[in-house]
Amino acid sequence: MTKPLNEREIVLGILMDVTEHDVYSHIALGNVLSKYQYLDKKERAFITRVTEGTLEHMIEIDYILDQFSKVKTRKMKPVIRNILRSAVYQLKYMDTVPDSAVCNEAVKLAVKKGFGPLKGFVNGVLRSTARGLDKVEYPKEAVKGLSVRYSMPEWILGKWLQEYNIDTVEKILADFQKEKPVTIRCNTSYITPKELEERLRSEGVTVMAHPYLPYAFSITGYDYLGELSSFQEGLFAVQDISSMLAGEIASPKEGDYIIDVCAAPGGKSVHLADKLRGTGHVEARDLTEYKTGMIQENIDRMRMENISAVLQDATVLHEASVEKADMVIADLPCSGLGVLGRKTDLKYKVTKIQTDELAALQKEILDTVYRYVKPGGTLVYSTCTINRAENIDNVHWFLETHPEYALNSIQDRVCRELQGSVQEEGCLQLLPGVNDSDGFFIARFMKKGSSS
Ligand SMILES: C[S@@+](CC[C@H](N)C(=O)[O-])C[C@H]1O[C@@H](n2cnc3c(N)ncnc32)[C@H](O)[C@@H]1O
Repeated sequence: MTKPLNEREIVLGILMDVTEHDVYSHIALGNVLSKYQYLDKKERAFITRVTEGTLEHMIEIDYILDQFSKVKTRKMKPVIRNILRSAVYQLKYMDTVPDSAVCNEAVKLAVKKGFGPLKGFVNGVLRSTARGLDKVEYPKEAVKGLSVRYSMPEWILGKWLQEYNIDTVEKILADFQKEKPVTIRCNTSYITPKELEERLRSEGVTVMAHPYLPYAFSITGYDYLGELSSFQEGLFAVQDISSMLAGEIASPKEGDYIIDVCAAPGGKSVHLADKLRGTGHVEARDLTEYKTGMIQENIDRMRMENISAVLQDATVLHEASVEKADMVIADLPCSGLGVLGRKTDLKYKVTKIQTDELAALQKEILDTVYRYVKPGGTLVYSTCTINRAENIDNVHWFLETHPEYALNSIQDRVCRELQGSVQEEGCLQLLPGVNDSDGFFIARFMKKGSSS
């Protein structure tokens, strides 16, 4: 019996959605994997790898194609362009697939999609590419060269090169292309880190302690996380170490009332509820019911009781919250330039205008929610970006606009390995490739005065 769709056709469908219809790759891929459940593990792995790899290396792939095709990639028909892209990814990055199979399958797919007259073109371009791949010369000019080698848009590189030296930028770029283990946070309200480690090992998972926090682990060797009983029982949360560090730097006192103004899906809120050890309360707010629903699911799975999910727009002042919170967490919407390694297509979608607009939105939210902090209370600001305008520049703006706040030293709240990444005593800028984490920024402010 022939299968209704083969893996390469499925990959093409996802690439079309992502590149032509602005769908995010993790959504397109997730939809496909749940729709075609009849596929076996190997086929699913092939679809995931070719889709993510093609998107990850797309600038480089287009550059390679342009060396071998008279019609430049930007002028090709979208279906043909995407068939060729995924084929070049397989030729360059997948030794297990023979070149002849890559070319033949691409030609068959072009014909199946109604492009029979172009089968000679597809075959010719791919066979020349397969023969000449090792001899492709990359651009000599620094920015263009980095852009092609690491498939990073030039405007992002230009921005980073103004803010970091070229060695650091190259470390960041190389780190984005590395595969990384999943990191998890132990739910210490229900299990100790040592017990969790043993439990995971008994479920066949490979567990490694993370150097930055005693309750964080890197895990590999499992098939589907959701099937682990330890996950279903809420004994751990999947979270990058950088997000856990936001909770660690916040480190509330037992009994504190915390407002997390942009909380979905609830990673940091639930961590803070765990840190309160069943005391106090975390109000986890977000903009839509869909988002508060995500927070609630997280609360339920992690079995936390001192936390609630609340619908509230962070740009609108909530009068009843003024000077009520011991701590406000502002983990704000941002450009995400620190997590480009996890969100392969974000780098092609985010624009300079959007990053500027996000820096303005962050100011607007901070300028609203700072009012909720009690005198003597704490405000923690964080983003998952490495863009200065959204990070340290916003800190300076905030301190100038709100002189009743000062940065609060975080040096005794982060481990020895991270001391070099502390800025101005109260901020932490994490960089992929420099630190063992995503790119992330955290600032801790104290409001002057006394809470009593
Ligand atoms: C970086 S994410 C928060 C991640 C979360 N703190 C965690 O650790 O799981 C930013 C969140 O801000 C929310 N958001 C964006 N605009 C908002 C607004 N005006 N008011 C409240 N939430 C908003 C988004 O829905 C998104 O969930």
